[in-house]
Amino acid sequence: MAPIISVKNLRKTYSNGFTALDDVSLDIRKGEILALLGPNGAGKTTLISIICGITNPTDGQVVVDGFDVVKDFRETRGRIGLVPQELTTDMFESVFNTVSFSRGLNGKKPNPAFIEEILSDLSLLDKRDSALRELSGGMKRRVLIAKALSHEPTILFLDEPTAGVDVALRKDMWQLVERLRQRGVTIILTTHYIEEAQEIADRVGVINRGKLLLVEEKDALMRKLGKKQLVVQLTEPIPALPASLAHLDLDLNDAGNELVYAYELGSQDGVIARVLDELTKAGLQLGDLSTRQTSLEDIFVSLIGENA
Ligand SMILES: Nc1ncnc2c1ncn2[C@@H]1O[C@H](COP(=O)(O)OP(=O)(O)OP(=O)(O)O)[C@@H](O)[C@H]1O
Repeated sequence: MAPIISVKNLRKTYSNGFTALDDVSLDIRKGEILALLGPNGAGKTTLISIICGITNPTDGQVVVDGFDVVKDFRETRGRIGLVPQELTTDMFESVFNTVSFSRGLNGKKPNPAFIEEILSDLSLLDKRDSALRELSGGMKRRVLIAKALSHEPTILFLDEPTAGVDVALRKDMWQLVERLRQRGVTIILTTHYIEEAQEIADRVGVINRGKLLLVEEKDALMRKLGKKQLVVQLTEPIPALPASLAHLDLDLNDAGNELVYAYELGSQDGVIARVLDELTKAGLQLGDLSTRQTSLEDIFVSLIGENA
């Protein structure tokens, strides 16, 4: 299937000479949820702004549903909803009018029933006549999403959708994203919460210093780069690792009472039994055992570290 968004060799150098995107190429599949991860200043917002036609690229091309984002701006913009980080609308306007106005701005005929449906989906219907300034931060965030959905886009960009919101609203947002995906909307989100990507994304892209380091299926990434750790408490502390265990990838803590053995997620069965057997043969007194798995966060931190 042809990608819904195709980004080719994109470069953005701002007027001050700073290169925020350096040869970024990326295909986004119809109906997927793609999470873009990256530290502050990595270039995520710049990439989104170019795809949404807000910023022009210095070089390269973006095609959305067969249309060029620069040459066919109206075609591409009509297909895209963008949820920015902050609300910049008239704070005295009502929720309903704000969302309705957004629809009009995107060239769609008024459709009060549709706007009410969006407000209802976002639990904003009882606030339809409230002025924006009367809303809580979480509700304002929902209005941003309502505005972005007002012209029935098939692609939705969410820039840091849950930054600074409480846990309950974050979970609500995740459910909403899932419902939109079920309706066939393609969703691209940027996030600092790696847990968020781990929870809802199909694929994960990592950007650092203007370069796209990787784009992968989340599950494949976890399998490929994820590691497991076996943690063994020693009932009798030891001053150093016995020489007979030097061939194993073992870490002894400073107190000499905890050993950590790291192994690949795809390791053959029996690896733990073999290691425990060697530890016992080396005369160690084993106490509690536990295993833990590296998270997407560990993988992200080590990727960014390697490319710092
Ligand atoms: N108009 C501009 N002129 C010059 N430099 C800019 C401009 N806009 C952004 N930059 C720089 O480009 C880099 C990328 O910024 P961008 O906002 O795309 O990053 P980001 O990944 O979205 O970061 P954050 O997570 O902090 O939002 C930053 O170093 C930023 O300072």
